[in-house]
Amino acid sequence: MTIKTDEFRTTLIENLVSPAQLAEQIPLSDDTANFIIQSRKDIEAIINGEDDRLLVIIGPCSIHDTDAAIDYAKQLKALHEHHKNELLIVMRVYFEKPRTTVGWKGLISDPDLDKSFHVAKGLNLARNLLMEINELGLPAGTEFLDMVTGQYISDLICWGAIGARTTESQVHRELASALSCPVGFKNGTDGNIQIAIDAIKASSVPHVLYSPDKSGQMCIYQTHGNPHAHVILRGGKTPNYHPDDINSTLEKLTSNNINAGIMVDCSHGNSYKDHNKQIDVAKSIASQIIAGNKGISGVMVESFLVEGNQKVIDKDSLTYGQSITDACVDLTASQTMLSLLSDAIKQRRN
Ligand SMILES: O=C[C@H](O)[C@H](O)COP(=O)(O)O
Ligand SMILES: C=C(OP(=O)(O)O)C(=O)O
Repeated sequence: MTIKTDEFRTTLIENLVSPAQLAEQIPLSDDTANFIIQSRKDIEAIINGEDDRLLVIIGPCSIHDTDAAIDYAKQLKALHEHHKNELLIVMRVYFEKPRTTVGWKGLISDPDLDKSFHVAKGLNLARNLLMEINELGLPAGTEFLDMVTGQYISDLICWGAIGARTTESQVHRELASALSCPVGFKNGTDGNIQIAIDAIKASSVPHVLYSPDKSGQMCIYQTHGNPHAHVILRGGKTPNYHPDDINSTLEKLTSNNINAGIMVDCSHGNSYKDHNKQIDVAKSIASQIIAGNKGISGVMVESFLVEGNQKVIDKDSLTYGQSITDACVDLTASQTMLSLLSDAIKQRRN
């Protein structure tokens, strides 16, 4: 056989380091491993309703500068400690961006922001950053978008998300059924919540998953099913965080025998992508909690050092600590939001 019929539309760039080789360069200590395992258990207890605190996934829309991310993480760690009796604060550490059409796809794909696609460098930066954040005593959450890169970082992740554009995807549901952390499924970009409920059911049972193992060898895995999946309401064409939306979602979850609280994303469709509107969502969640709602177990906030976002015109003159994807609130606004959510939990307890 000499005539080629495939690989006409690809060019090999380079071989990639294996997940095991990267983990050997950036190893996980037993202390950090124990911290990750305990943080996952704490998150699961909140999602199941055994712990009445609120889970808060907060951080930049995407990581593009690891120095700014660490700077942010150190300041978030102080808030994590301050609110630890009412809130479990997990840093949003997103390395992979799903795009509506095209655009920068995140630090792992293109760490130099210039379409040079130094993926090996991206994976190295991502693993180092996650290690540093965990070592600060701050749990990390991320979106699992790519079917391969998870093997390089999933040991350092305490909570995972499947995004609005992939909740309906069979392979992402299979991936979620294999992940060792709790996973949130977003409703669809059009507002469809049923696909997230279907995804919870699909990911809760075993599947056969094709994936590289840690050595990079392609393997067939039997997954065990993920018992800690939940819905993330992120809005669609219109917001879906108001009491009617929360109550109707809770009814759907109950009728599908799903006993997992709801997470509300203050950003995306719920804020009409206006970062200043995230606080309105947090205020509504706080008043629903004060009114006694126990079905909301988490919130998500897009937050960074500097509010808003910026376009990458010259990668060497970016504003430090400002998002290059969706607009974020700054740390001052974040503190206000965290305080009102924390106060709401205190009031519900009283
Ligand atoms: O959270 C980030 C964005 O909303 C998502 O990646 C889609 O971005 P885009 O519509 O700008 O491509
Ligand atoms: C892409 C994201 O959100 P969504 O999937 O809701 O659009 C995100 O949270 O970064």
